[in-house]
Amino acid sequence: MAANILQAEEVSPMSEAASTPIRVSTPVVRRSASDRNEPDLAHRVKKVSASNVDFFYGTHQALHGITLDMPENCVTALIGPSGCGKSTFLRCLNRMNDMIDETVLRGKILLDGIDIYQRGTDVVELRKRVGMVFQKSNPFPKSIYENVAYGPRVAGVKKRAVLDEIVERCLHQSALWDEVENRLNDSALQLSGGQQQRLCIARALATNPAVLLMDEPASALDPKSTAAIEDLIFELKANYTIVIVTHNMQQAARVSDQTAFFYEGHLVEVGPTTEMFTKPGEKKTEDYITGRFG
Ligand SMILES: Nc1ncnc2c1ncn2[C@@H]1O[C@H](COP(=O)(O)OP(=O)(O)OP(=O)(O)O)[C@@H](O)[C@H]1O
Repeated sequence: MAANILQAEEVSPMSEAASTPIRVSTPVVRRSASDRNEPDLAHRVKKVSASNVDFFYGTHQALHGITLDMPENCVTALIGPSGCGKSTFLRCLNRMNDMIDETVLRGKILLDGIDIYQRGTDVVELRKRVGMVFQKSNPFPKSIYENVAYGPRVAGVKKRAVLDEIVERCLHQSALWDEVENRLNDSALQLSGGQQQRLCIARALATNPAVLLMDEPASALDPKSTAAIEDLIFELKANYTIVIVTHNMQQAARVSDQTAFFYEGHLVEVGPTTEMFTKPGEKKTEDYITGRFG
């Protein structure tokens, strides 16, 4: 059966198939973009490159030999069932997992060709270049203005005119300016959930990142706010490289250029999104995107 999530209704997990152990086949299926009308991802600059990444929480190995290039100015979607390692992998990309005790990463992750795990890496600087937006919006209990100005202030920007410019630019970029320009001093906590999430995106943009990591950024939002976030992701990729974790197959199909399917800590398949959702190379990918298991 040909998988076609682009037209499919929202998929639902099928518990019968989920109970069947599924073996992960190797090697990872890698697809050539030359025979289809997709951006030629293979020839884009590799903004972020993971090679042979293993990751351990104590003795538990959560990632097994992940090798994945994330092309510049593209959206890479990470999909797969709960617990397959999507968020773990995402957090490896800006060393957020360093904050968890007894974790070990093996392998390499390059940002602009430089190993972010090499000795001497300034992790604070890294996280400015690789910003993160979480599933649940987490604005600071401060004004809308101060939420966006926070990063630049910590980085030493003091001049009000410079901060004003950054705040306005980032709120424009996150498509929130028109809704908040007259209430910049109101508490961020007075915003709706969708507005708070766009504010968190503005806050991430304020440190001038090159890469934006998004961990299910719309999963707590209503359809209208979700659509606003998806439109925003489309706009932002002109200037940023985006990696997004999503459980929503239609969202992955709508917003991403490249999709990577994870299963039990392995990367099963990666390819241009249209191809992955219409002609996946692996049965397991097809089973997942058509909802045979969740
Ligand atoms: N802080 C942690 N300490 C120990 N184990 C963890 C931790 N975070 C995640 N894990 C384990 O690592 C594995 C991968 O988890 P991860 O959260 O990356 O999966 P996921 O694909 O993002 O799942 P979900 O879609 O449910 O968010 C799981 O077995 C999980 O239990």
